[in-house]
Amino acid sequence: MAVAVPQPADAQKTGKTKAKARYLKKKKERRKHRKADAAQLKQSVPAPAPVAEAAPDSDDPSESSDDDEVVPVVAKDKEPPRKRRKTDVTDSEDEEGLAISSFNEDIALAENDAPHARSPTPTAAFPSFPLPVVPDAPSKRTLALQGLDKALLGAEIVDPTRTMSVNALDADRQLIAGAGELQLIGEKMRKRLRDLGINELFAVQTALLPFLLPPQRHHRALYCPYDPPRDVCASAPTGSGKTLAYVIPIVEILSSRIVTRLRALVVLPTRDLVVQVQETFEAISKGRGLKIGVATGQHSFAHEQAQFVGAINHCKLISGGTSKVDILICTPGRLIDHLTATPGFTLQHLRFLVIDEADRLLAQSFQDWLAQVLAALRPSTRPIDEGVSEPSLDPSITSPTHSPTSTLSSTASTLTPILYHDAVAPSFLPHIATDLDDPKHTACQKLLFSATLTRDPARIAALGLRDAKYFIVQGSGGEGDDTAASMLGSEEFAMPAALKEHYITMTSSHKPLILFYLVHARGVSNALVFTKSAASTARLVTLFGFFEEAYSTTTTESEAAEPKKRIIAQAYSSDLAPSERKTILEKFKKQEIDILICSDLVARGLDIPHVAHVVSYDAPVDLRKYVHRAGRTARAGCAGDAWTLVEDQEARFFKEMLRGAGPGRFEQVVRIALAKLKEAYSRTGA
Ligand SMILES: Nc1ncnc2c1ncn2[C@@H]1O[C@H](COP(=O)(O)OP(=O)(O)OP(=O)(O)O)[C@@H](O)[C@H]1O
Repeated sequence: MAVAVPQPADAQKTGKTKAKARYLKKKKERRKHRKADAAQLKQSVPAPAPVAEAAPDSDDPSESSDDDEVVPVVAKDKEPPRKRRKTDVTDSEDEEGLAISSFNEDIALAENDAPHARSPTPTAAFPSFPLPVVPDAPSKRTLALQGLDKALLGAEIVDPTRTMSVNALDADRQLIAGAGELQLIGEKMRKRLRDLGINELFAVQTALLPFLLPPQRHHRALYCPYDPPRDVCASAPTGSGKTLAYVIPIVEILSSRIVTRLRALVVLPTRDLVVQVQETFEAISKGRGLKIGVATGQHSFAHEQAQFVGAINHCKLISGGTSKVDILICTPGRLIDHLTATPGFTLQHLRFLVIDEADRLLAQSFQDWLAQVLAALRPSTRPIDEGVSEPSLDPSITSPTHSPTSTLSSTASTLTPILYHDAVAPSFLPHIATDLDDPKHTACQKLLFSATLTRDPARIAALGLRDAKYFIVQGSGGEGDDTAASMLGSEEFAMPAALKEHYITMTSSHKPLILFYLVHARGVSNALVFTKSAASTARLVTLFGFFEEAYSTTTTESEAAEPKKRIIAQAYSSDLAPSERKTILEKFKKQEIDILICSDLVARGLDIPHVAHVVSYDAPVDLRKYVHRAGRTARAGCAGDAWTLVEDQEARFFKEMLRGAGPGRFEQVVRIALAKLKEAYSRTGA
């Protein structure tokens, strides 16, 4: 039987010694290599500094024990051991040689760079730092893009000359037929546009329609809680057709609806604009069965409720709200009134929220209207078992943030709600929360429009836009990225291409004369004349009446044969009752009135095609106001003239303002012969 004999202690020792011998041999070889490297380096570097070398605890390899750390040894020069150790700590054994030689190179370079600046203490261990340099000035592009909203940086710049023929849209039928996809706009819409004399889509429409009307059927759905559409901000010059850019897609998408619910809400700053946009919707949606309502406060509250909500007692019981209109056009004030006090009025089914003249509306804090509307759009995130009992499906009841509903909640709690499950928008349905839930979103797509859309990130953030896409219709005015970037960064606004702009400087007392000069010598008629207030409007109309009286009865011999046509001017301001304003506007549209002297009430959005001249009798105080006033003419590609009367003391400010508006487009009218007009003016006794 074999017995395991224990190995003698000597044999164990021998085995260990062999390994140690191998190890020491290798160590010697490494040391040789290092010495050879160091020698080479000495030859290649002219005046090497005393190099920090290893100072191992023991030089002699034979003294190292089995547990010895392998300490790199390069040379035996005097060097503070601490520094050496510090360097060594980071060097792996295999890379020692390389690490040290590159370190030496650093030292050598540093010494070469500054041979005279050597300090008495050894500096060799410190790396050299680059000398401070003046950085290049940031590019124009970098500066322009500072602090801009991320979405704005990805804006699509649309060439104002880009158009799309309505007839050419017939052709896209073949392209997508059979793929389950839809044409950009259907046959009915194309026919309607042609009937209205619209044969070509303008730049803003050409850019927006494909975005708002994607060919895939599911992207045009009325509800898309898991794949909601992106929001849109569009900035395009006045009179460039922004209204149709949202009216056409809304009508196209809503035409597929079966049940009438409030699916599009258009918010505008004034009643006049509400009426104008209502007319556009009615013209475009003719024959589609869509119901359009307005809420401006022109009619009684009860009348409006009956018009677009229906019988109040019934709708109190419907959890998803009720609506007699598909599209509601309103002013923000009246919208908030209905949100807070009309039972059954809900925004949960909204597919579109349009904020036209967005920069003006965003600046209005009236009843905090925007926050209230956004809260009403937000589905409740609370699961069904939290807080509210199941029957109460009305979001107004489930959502604590939805203040409009306090009236309804209290009423509803005393009634037994009828559960119309189909009446609740999918994202508003109460649910049993699970970990697998995908968040549900409202399908509402926000569309913002203005000729002077704000680029202020704070204002934009307040809207809580969803992955917004920007469209800016503006000629870049030059080649290259820098121009486009600086255009994005600056608040420069595009003007209609066919607009001619003039300004005249004068003393304040000459202003009425200059206006008469423009009317009688420069043929300014079919004109809007803007003053700074309703009171100035009334004064100027009276003065103009006196002057016309005197002027039309004055005849020189040459003029006797042909009596002068008397120019009719009328005031249009907030001092007038809505019905009076409507009548005056109608007369102006029929050209029974030549000049409308108005306050800034009609400076925005008003579309009267025959306006050929705009006169800023009182110079506008900011560029936005100027852009909107001037934009009442030269609309839809027609020609037009904008005149600004600038008092001497305002001239500097006005010119500076124009400089901010981009490259000079203005013509300054300098020589005006006022003698004849002065004479007539003196006869008015004014
Ligand atoms: N494709 C088109 N073809 C012909 N006319 C058009 C087209 N699109 C719009 N228009 C007409 O152009 C005029 C100006 O349109 P719209 O009022 O929408 O301009 P806007 O961009 O909203 O101007 P603003 O900024 O002043 O409100 C309207 O009379 C409109 O009917």
